This record gives sequence, C-alpha cells and structure tokens, in this order.
Amino acid sequence: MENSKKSGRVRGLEPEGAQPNRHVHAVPAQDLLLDQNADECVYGPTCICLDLSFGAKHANMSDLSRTVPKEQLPSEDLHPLPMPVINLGHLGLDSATRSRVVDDIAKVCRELGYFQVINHGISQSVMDCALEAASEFFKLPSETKENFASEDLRRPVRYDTSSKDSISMSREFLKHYSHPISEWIQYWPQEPPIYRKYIGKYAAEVRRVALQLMEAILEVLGLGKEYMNEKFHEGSQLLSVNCYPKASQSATTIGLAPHSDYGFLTILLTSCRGLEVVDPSSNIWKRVQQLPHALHVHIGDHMEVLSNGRMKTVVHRALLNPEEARISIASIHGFALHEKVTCAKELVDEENPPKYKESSFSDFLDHLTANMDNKHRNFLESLRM
Ligand SMILES: O=C(O)CCC(=O)C(=O)O
Ligand SMILES: [Fe+2]
Repeated sequence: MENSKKSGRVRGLEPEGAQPNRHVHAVPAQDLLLDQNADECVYGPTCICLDLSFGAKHANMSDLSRTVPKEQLPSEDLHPLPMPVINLGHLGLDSATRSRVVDDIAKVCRELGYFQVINHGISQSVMDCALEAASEFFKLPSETKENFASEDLRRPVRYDTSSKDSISMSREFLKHYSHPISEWIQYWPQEPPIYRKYIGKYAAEVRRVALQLMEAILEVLGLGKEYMNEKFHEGSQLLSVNCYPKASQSATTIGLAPHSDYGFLTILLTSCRGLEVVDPSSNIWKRVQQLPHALHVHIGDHMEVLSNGRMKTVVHRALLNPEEARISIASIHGFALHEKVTCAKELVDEENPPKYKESSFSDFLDHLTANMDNKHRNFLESLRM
C-alpha cells in the first residue's frame, strides 16, 4: 500500500488488468492442500488462507474465532485470501471470552480491514428473503424501476446503472436510506410486494450486527461510550442493493469499479461469488469467497478518519460471475447525515497529529456530486491533510 502511495498511484484505481490476480490459482489446488500442514496459517484451520505465501503474515487470533467446521469450507474452489472469521455469538458470553473476541476484531481491523462474521443472529431465511426481494425488484420492467431514477444523490431512494464511470457498465442498483426505518420505508419500492417487508427485516437485523461490531471496535480504539450512544445509535444506514448480469464472453468482467465505501463499516450479503478486495499486505486483488451463512464486513473511509489511520479503508470491486447473475446488498453504516467525523481526539497527540480533515456523510454526497465525471478522485484522498 505504502509503495503505491509513493509511486503516486491511487490504491485500487488502476485500470482493469493493471493489478493482475497473479496469485489466484498460481499454485495448483492439490499442491496447496498437500502443503497445508507444513505451514498452517496462524488464523487456524478454518482460515481459507490456502495461498501459503500470504498465510504466515497475519497475527494470531484466539481459538474462539476459528470455529467454522472444516467440512463447511467451500470445496469446489480454492482461493488465496486469508479470511478471518469472527464468531459474534461469543461476544455475548462471559467477559474473558468477550475480550478475546474483541482482541481478534482489533487485530483483523488493524491488519486487514476485512473479515467475515458467523453466528451473527440473522437467520438464513431472512438473508435469503432479502436477496429474493432484491432480485424480484430488478426483474421489474425498466419503466417501473426508472421511476426511482434521479441525478440527485440526496433522494431517499435512487435507481441507476453504474455506466457513468464507464467501467461498470452492466450493474443496476437501488440505493436507499434504511435507518430510522419508520422515516424511510414509505419511499421504498412497493413492488414487488415483498420488498418492504423482506428488505426491512434484513435492514433492521444487519444494523444490530453493525452496532455490535462498532461497540467492539470503539472498545479496542479506547473510545468512550458517547460515540456509541450519541453518534452511532442516531447514525445512518444506507443500503446499496446491486444486480449484476452473468458475465458474457464479450463484455468486461468488471461489475463494479474499484472504490472504498465512505462509512465506518459495510456489511455485505451476496448471492454468489464476485467480490474482490485489495489485500493490504501485497496490494493485489484477492477474490473473496463467502463462508456458508457468513456476512462479509469491511472498514470504510470514516473509520480510517476516526481511528486517525490506525484502521484502513478497504478498496474493493465486484466482478461479474461467469455462472449466474448476482445480487449483493451492501449495508453501509455511518453517523447521521450532517454529523462531522473527525480524527478522535483520544487518538491524536504530538506523535500522531490528525491525518484527515473533518467531513460528514453529507460532505461525501457533495464530493460525489462535484466529481461525477472524475472517477479517479477518491473521497478519502480529498480529506488527507
Ligand atoms: O457487489 C459487491 O460485491 C460489492 C458492492 C459494493 O461494494 C457496494 O455496493 O458498495
Ligand atoms: Fe462498496
């Protein structure tokens, strides 16, 4: 990452092909399996870190966060991304257990910025129903969907395609505010009839998970409860509901161009594979594979700001899936629209001067509006001091 900054390149924004997935399947799958025991990743046997050149780089996690049964790991494909798994159910146990899990969350947030959570308390049927409602929405006739189209990024619900960035031409999306739900749900699509019920249920549940994670992260950053009570409980939730067609031979494989999310945390639910993240230790794209019933979490720009650079935003993109059309629902959590995010005063001193200017979600929307045509200008870069 540092190297890319020095060379003046913006992380993750190189044109397609500039950061080849050179580690994906670089070693035949069987060889990796045979070698696995020789140098097991410190994340333990449940880590799907099968590219050994990356596995050894990560700090140790407690056993509590390695509890996905081996037989549940995806078997048909191997992927090289070390993917830590946090068992959220353990946060509610005794204080010693809780503090070990909190330590695990601290490590992954500082070192990688992404992880997956299991035992999060959202049932498979709630997740499946949300994906189904989203999928049904995108099957509606274009005229119906375009009723939600708008150039105004502040509209409570907005339908569009990503074609303006001229990279991700084939993605359709619906974005809407989701918290407080009683305020926003009236603007959500009424068709398909299941949309409000199923997406509403998922939105409320995923917000609970985000608050749980946020509480743990504030604890590790040594930040007081007032952040939680005053800023996050009153905070915003934006759902970005995406639909990508199946990859075709002729078109680009990029479904969504590289970017980082503006908020503190993003929790992502997807119907199938397609997400890639830039691995901070190697600065190359890594394919993310979803564990059964897990949700993918990553750190956003405002977390990097609040933590004064201790935690880094994650650059990610979506590729089209060659086998099927894909739905993803990104739930992005932040402060309220006009609430400014600053580097926490507790994390600023003579040795660590503030690295970023203050900004709000509203400032982010202004930034996007002002840079509609400039796809290389990223929000976090604009905040750097
Ligand atoms: O579709 C995905 O996997 C990623 C979606 C995403 O990054 C977003 O909506 O911000
Ligand atoms: Fe994103």
